[in-house]
Amino acid sequence: MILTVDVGNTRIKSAVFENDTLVEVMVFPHENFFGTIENILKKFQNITVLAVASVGKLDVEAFKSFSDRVKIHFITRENAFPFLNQYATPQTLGIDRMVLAAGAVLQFPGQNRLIIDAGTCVTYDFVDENDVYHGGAISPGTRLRYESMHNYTAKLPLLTLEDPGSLIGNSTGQSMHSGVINGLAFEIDGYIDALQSENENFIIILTGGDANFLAKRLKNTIFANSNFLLESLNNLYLYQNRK
Ligand SMILES: Nc1ncnc2c1ncn2[C@@H]1O[C@H](COP(=O)(O)OP(=O)(O)O)[C@@H](O)[C@H]1O
Ligand SMILES: CC(C)(COP(=O)(O)O)[C@@H](O)C(=O)NCCC(=O)O
Ligand SMILES: [K+]
Repeated sequence: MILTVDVGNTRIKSAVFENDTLVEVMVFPHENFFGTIENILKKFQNITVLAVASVGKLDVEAFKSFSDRVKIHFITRENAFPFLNQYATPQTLGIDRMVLAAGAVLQFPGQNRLIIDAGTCVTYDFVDENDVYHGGAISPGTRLRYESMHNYTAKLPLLTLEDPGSLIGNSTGQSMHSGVINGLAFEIDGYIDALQSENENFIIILTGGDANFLAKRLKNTIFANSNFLLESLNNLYLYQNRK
């Protein structure tokens, strides 16, 4: 069994895989990540590998204490990836975006792919049918939008994600919810439409903590898969360790 761990800027997501099959998903905060991983290893005694991707919040040292029990596979830029990287600054490309691009290539061969990850930030990544990675876009995620409006104004309250109800917010709260949620939904739909007018067909993968919430509010029909990064980590581990 493989334990995949995705260390995001907001939360840690992890999943246990038996070959291609996802057995269990666990989401937890950065605090006490150590004890949580230990508990997972206790619960699933057959885990032999820990495959880790981090946006930079934790480094490999943090995982070394588990190395007497399991093999640690830390994803780094120096690993083999199943795409040609044409980002102008490959050394600064997020590891999470590289894992998503790899997962899209491995799960959807021979197609143009757009991966949208609505997490702390919203990332857009485009990999073409020849498996060339081009880059995409980075914008603030829902929580960052709510927090920055509160932090940089005198009057706006700190709100958390809530259905805006309608386009026309009739109160401060409803106006903010409409701005954040409808604003991001329009951004995603607009990005997809603009890319579609420049490119041939491409498949769209929507993932991240806000994927399910946003999918229902998009004009484009997209199936959300909130486990796509974890599945990609599993597939990338298998790819990097193929015989
Ligand atoms: N229990 C939760 N704790 C924090 N964020 C959550 C939770 N449930 C859903 N979310 C949403 O998920 C987003 C963070 O997504 P996530 O994919 O976990 O981010 P990251 O990969 O950057 O850590 C936040 O913007 C928030 O709206
Ligand atoms: C853009 C990100 C902050 C997204 O992180 P996340 O929202 O998934 O936690 C991360 O991919 C990152 O730090 N990227 C480095 C810059 C780049 O990809 O060009
Ligand atoms: K993201």
